[in-house]
Amino acid sequence: MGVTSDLQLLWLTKLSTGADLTTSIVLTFLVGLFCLQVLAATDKSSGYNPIKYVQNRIKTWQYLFKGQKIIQDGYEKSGGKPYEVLAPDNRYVFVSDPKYIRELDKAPDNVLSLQGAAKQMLQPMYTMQHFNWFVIRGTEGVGFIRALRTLLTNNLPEILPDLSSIIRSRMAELRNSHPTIKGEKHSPVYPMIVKLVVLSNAVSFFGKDLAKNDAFMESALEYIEQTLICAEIVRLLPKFMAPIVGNLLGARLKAQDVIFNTLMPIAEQRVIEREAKAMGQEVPHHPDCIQWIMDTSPRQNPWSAQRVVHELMAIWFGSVHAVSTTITFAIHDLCLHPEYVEPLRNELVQGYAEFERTSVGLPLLDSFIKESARLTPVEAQSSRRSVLKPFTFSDGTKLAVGEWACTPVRSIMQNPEFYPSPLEFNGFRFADPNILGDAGDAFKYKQPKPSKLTDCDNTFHVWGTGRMACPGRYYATAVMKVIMGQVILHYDCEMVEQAGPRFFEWRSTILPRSNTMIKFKPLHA
Ligand code: HEM
Repeated sequence: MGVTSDLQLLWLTKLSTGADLTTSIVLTFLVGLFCLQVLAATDKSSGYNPIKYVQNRIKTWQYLFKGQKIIQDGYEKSGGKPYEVLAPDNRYVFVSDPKYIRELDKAPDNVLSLQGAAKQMLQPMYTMQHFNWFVIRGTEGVGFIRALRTLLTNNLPEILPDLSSIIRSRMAELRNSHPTIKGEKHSPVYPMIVKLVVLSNAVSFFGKDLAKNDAFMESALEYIEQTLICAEIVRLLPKFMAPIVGNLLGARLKAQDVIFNTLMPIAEQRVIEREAKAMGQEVPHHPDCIQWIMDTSPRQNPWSAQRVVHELMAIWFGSVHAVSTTITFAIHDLCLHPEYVEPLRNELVQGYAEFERTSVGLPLLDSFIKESARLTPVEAQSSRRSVLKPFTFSDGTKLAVGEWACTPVRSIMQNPEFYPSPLEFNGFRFADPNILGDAGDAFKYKQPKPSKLTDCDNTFHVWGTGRMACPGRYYATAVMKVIMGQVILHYDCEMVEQAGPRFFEWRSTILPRSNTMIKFKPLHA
């Protein structure tokens, strides 16, 4: 379910590349979906006014294109009270005051549901081999939290040294494959980073052997895009059409078949080993996610191979998308603020080996990535909970079944009350000023107290909220440091068009443009 949270539209990435034909197709398609929604309106009761209805629908469809602004405007007007935002497919109630955030976090799992929101965003019935997950948290255990939060995190020191060299050489290969213009390589940074994150996750979750399986790796990459396209189409369809079109589309998404069919025999073998172990036999040790998910499934009712693979597919989705977008924006920021390169490189030269051994450290890089995520968060909406039973906040704001409660993460993180000079990029604002020593004079660090990228509190919701905060954040942070570390240690970076548009908006999401080019100039020829 992962980063579910962040449901973005890679299909519209195509738009961001400015492909005219794709633009027309997508727009025609959206107009078609809009008309379908209008035609499917069944409320023809006495007060039904078709003109008013169309006007209201147009208003809600604006959310698709101006979601960020609509959320921000609502935040500014709300005075800290819950406020509503209408999207074509749902009503969202945003809460920003810690009091209401606590109410959201404390609501019983059968009333407000993260899994329910994730299900609506990802439509796993069509995108994940008919995975029809339970919306009530814990119905099948929450072992995956320990698998990711503890076991994957604890294994980081085992994999980081290998990961660093794998990323270093793959990045050099990718860069070499990019076009040379006036003697310099121009690299499309976002697609390149997605490839590196897919590789990192494949190595970390499934081991080096599977990462060498070309068909699997290709599908693991395509799967993200295909899931988003399919899920978004299904979300925008009138409800009665969703199963028909969803099943038709799902049948055409070949990436999910390849992933499922590759992981299934491995999971089946692990089930055999689990049974052998239960009978006291010696079985091989597998330090990977397949095993951890299996080992942390409920003891009374251990998961089948298929259930394990379904869970892995959901985690896979969550683990690639937000990590690659966050790194891409951090690299953009490195190009836009080159004064940070020297102190970051110095820190890496001195501290990278220790980071590989321990998976923690590099506080300046930590702060730099956090600042980038604060100013360009992939999502403006966080901590989503779908309403399973009618819910009322203490101020009287009501939510009906199916609607969502959530937080305006971007608005909170750019509020001057919590972040001095909130719109200014201040890469070391979260670092302990003592670390910078004399060099600190060149940078303004302004947060009242230092904090880490993995910290979650009421002013930093990138990882969500309270008891359901992202369990993959320690792993995600380590991978971001590996990729950023390899970039800074081995290249100078320059954006080809510093002033060009860098991202594309859809709903509450921003996506880096695929055609933003960066010159990665090797430091050591
Ligand atoms: C920059 C990267 C990431 C971001 C921004 C992110 C963000 C989030 C957010 C906002 C949530 C929802 C929390 C809530 O609603 O309170 C979440 C949940 C989750 N994330 Fe992440 N995530 C990231 C990376 C990862 C990775 C790499 C993994 C897996 C290794 C992962 C696995 C999960 C899982 C399994 C959940 C569901 C937790 C639950 O049900 O309790 N995430 N994440």
